[in-house]
Amino acid sequence: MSSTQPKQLPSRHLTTTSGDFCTSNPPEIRKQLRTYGLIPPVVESYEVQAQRCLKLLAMKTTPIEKYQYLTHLRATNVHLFYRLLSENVKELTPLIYTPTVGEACQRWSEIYTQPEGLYLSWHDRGNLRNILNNWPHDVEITVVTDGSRILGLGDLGINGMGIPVGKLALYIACAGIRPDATLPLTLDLGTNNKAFREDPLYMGSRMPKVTAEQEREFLDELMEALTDRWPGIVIQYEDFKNPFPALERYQNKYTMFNDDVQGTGAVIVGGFINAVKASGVPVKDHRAVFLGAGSAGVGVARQIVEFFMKEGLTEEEARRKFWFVDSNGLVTLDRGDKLAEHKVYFARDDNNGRQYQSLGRLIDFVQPTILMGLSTIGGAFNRDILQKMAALNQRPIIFPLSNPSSKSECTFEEAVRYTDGRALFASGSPFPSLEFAGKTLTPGQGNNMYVFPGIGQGAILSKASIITQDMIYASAESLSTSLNKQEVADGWLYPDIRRIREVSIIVARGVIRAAQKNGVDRATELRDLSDEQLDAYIKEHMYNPFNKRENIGDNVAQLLSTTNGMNGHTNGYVNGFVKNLESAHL
Ligand SMILES: NC(=O)C1=CN([C@@H]2O[C@H](COP(=O)(O)OP(=O)(O)OC[C@H]3O[C@@H](n4cnc5c(N)ncnc54)[C@H](O)[C@@H]3O)[C@@H](O)[C@H]2O)C=CC1
Ligand SMILES: CC(=O)C(=O)O
Ligand SMILES: [Mg+2]
Repeated sequence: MSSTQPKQLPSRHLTTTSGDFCTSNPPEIRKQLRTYGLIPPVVESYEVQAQRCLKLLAMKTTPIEKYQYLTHLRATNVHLFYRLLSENVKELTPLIYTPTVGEACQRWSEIYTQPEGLYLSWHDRGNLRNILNNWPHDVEITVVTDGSRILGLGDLGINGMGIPVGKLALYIACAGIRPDATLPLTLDLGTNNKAFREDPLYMGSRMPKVTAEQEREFLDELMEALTDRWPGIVIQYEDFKNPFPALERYQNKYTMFNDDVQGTGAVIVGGFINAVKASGVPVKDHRAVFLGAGSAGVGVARQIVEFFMKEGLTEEEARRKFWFVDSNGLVTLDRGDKLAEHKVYFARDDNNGRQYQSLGRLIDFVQPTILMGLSTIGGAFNRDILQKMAALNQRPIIFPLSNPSSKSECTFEEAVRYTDGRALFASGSPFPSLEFAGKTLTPGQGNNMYVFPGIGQGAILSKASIITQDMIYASAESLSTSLNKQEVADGWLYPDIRRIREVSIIVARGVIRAAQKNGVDRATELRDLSDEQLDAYIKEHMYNPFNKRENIGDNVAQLLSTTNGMNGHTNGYVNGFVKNLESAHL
């Protein structure tokens, strides 16, 4: 190959950067890509590449430096990044997702180096459809946020982009959505974070957040534009602050779901089914206190109501098993403030005029078997609270679910210590295993990452027209059945995160079956498949960074699209490459 022209670099290094400079590319490919000589001479195996990546990662001293390194790796060699992530999911997830993504979002504008998603601003309204044309790929799924409630960290404006980026990385690694089929999307609708508005480095609009009514108009346009540009796209809402009308408004019209309400509800029900079994207490005797009555808290309780009803309770009996505490105390009908609409369903009317402000006093009154935290108040389950739960129950169910770790209502160590190791525990962010009374105890991670990848993949493969409540509930039930014998024997509530790809197949299968039952599947040919055949179908359609074809796919696509003399007549040649490379060491 001779050419005087320099290699034309792809203009769009977004989520699918090819790895043109990958050290595993053999000389033939390097010549075709005109990267020959630009990469050190050795042709490396994945194992050697991974060894270097892990060494480099270990050299970074803070979580945010590790986050930045992994971001760089994803941007420069997407398949290597996802292979590394898939093989080290337990170790790397906390670095690209909660808790580290929390700090990354707080500092997004400060540490920004490259584009990773799409931003749409308030002043772009009326023109959203055109802007979507700038995204260079065919999208199957998007995660969208307006940044107004990022984890438990409050309004972070466009700095919230870390969340769609992180969630979609998990979609790719955990459920095998193709990297180039994902769109991280952040709405720049102003922010009520005054410190950000005054920060010269802040990269969003410096105006207060638009009104709920204005946001609704914007979202109406966005939903139309997204489905017009990519018919069949699955749209996941993430980290929007209440009041939040979008789920009710769009769920029967678009293929969409709200992860914080529905995904969280499903993941907690999934672990909760196992916790109830392990507690030995019959369903009818459970009582739940929830600290936090926001979109996540109420979303979780709503789905537990559904579980209780499947176990034989009436809706009224199930509803009355919940006591909610928000920033004004116990949620009651006679509290004197105007309750947000989503809280009314669970508001108590049997408090005899007493308003409980303190969680401790409410626990004495209710004598709960279950304590859930979705309050954003780190440390709220203190020693006193945990000891009360231990005194009331042989196996108290304690789920501090707020993220990131700094906002967790208690740590695993505290829960173990103050309940004598008897707590049935799951937290939103990960905590390490620990030794207690001669045994290794492993905490559950009640995080929606166990279900949203399977919900999304199930919706994509079944070509669901909408995402029904049955599909969401199916993800919870499927998750609860996904533990293997050893995990069950060890008393785990959730499966080992290292098996997340297997778990996502089980979740996706449940979601597809529910879509079929509800008649919202457009891929009706999947109805005839047995469960084994359906699992095989899902697996076959998952992006697999271990697959050699994936590793060369982008390079070949580059060859086909390159403008320097190779177009058109090179197909046979390139296909020959593919064949040769099947046996090459990549
Ligand atoms: N584990 C998981 O998978 C998930 C965890 N979450 C976490 O749940 C938390 C809440 O999320 P959302 O419900 O969406 O937020 P939200 O803002 O809608 O609700 C927060 C709730 O906490 C209450 N609260 C605030 N201060 C309080 C106090 N001092 N005492 C009692 N209650 C208080 C508020 O009144 C409100 O009801 C966040 O930290 C988020 O990271 C959310 C979704 C998924
Ligand atoms: C996990 C999640 O979605 C949240 O904390 O908001
Ligand atoms: Mg969320």
